[in-house]
Amino acid sequence: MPRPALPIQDLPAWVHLNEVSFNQVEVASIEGKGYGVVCKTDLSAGNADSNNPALISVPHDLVLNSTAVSEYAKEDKNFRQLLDAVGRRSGRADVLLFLLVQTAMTSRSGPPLVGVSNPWTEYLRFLPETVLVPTLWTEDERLLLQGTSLEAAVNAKISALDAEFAQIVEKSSDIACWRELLWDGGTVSFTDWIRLDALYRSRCLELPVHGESMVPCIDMLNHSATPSAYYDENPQDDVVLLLRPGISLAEGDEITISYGDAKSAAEMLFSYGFIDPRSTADSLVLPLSPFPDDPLAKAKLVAFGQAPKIHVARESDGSIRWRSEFAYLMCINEEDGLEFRILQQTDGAQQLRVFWQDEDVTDRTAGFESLIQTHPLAAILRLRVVTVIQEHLQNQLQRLQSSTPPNRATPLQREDCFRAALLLRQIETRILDDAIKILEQERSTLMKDENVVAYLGLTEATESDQAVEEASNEADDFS
Ligand SMILES: C[S@@+](CC[C@H](N)C(=O)[O-])C[C@H]1O[C@@H](n2cnc3c(N)ncnc32)[C@H](O)[C@@H]1O
Repeated sequence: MPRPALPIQDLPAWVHLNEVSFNQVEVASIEGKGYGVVCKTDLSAGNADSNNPALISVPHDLVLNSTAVSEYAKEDKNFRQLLDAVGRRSGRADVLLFLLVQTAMTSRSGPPLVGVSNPWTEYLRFLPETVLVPTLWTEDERLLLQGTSLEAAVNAKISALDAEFAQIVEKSSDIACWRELLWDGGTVSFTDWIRLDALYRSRCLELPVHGESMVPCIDMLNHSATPSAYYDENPQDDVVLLLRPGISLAEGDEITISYGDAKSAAEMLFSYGFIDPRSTADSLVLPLSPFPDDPLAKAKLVAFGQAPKIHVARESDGSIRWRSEFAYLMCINEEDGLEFRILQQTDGAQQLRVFWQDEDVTDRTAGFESLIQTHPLAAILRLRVVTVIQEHLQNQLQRLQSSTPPNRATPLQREDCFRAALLLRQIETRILDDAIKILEQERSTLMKDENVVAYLGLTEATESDQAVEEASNEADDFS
């Protein structure tokens, strides 16, 4: 449901009312980035952190995280009832539930039927109506992600958000006052939930003391690969924005922070809706599944205990590294010395244990790369893993290349989404190409390993013996 947004010109009044301090800086429109923070005068920082006054200081009681949501719940018994029924599963989900209630409160005209107004009720109305993260892209725009590592990730996220929202609708509908505020008359919808998730992901900060939190006003700072400022918590737990030592800025210059330089292009696009190639790690993460015909597939997945993945990254010296802990477990079998046993515990419960060469390695299922080193067929096992990873990356590259979009965005695709997807596709194509090459080199080297040669020779001999035997059996049958 459309709800009135507040013009950014009203932010100084909110800032004043809530005792946030802005020192020689202001929020302004920044071309291509929405709002940002700019200098109202020339600024320069000394060389030591401690000498630099805070450009923005936000009182700690405005910081929004799961602890703050619990505090709000103490003051509002209706919200406490809702949080007890629906929330307390994760910090993120509690903050989103709190923001959903603020959204519903501002969607109705007149005083809220339920819910207590607080600084966030109004601050939320300064935030953008949309963010360019792919969970908020249209179906036509999401087609641009076909073949990239984000294709499956975005679909999975939308399904997870759908399940979260369905649960909120179901559980809160049992509470009359919340049913009336949230659902009667369609005050909020799934689109609001996706938007709040996007706002949370793109605006939450990792505070040094209080961890993952949303901080009003500090969340107006844009990212740069060469940031001029950083945030911190002072001894009073207030969040402060400080110029980096030695930085000089002129009046009107934008002040920026870093959103991190270890995130891949896919992660940047997923979390913030843009890619800055100067500050992204050249890396890629893909999901991996066990062989569909592996009778031990389910046991392997349970024993591994995490979602199996392939990580590929370019190191600072340009070399490509890959790792996939599950690929080793995926490529070994009973005849190699892998065994699953169900142990009965004293309390009657059953436990799945994993044995490798008769040793219990249940706690080391992510460590098979080193566990196989002492196996007489170590080179063969590594060859299997390298082959699986190479095939997987080749399939991914093929999907990426076979779904290349036309040269320009269609009328149903926003230009920014088109450009971001194209950049992601270029980055991922390059890294997949390079990774496939180094896997091929390793495969060729392994194929020359004397143990591999002997093993493959033996396998071929056995197979041709079997073929001769089968042929003679067939001949027997014919006769
Ligand atoms: C924490 S908010 C920053 C304030 C935001 N620009 C606004 O208008 O409210 C993060 C969002 O700002 C935008 N943004 C930040 N840095 C950017 C950059 N370097 N290039 C493009 N967009 C950027 C992205 O939309 C991102 O999701």
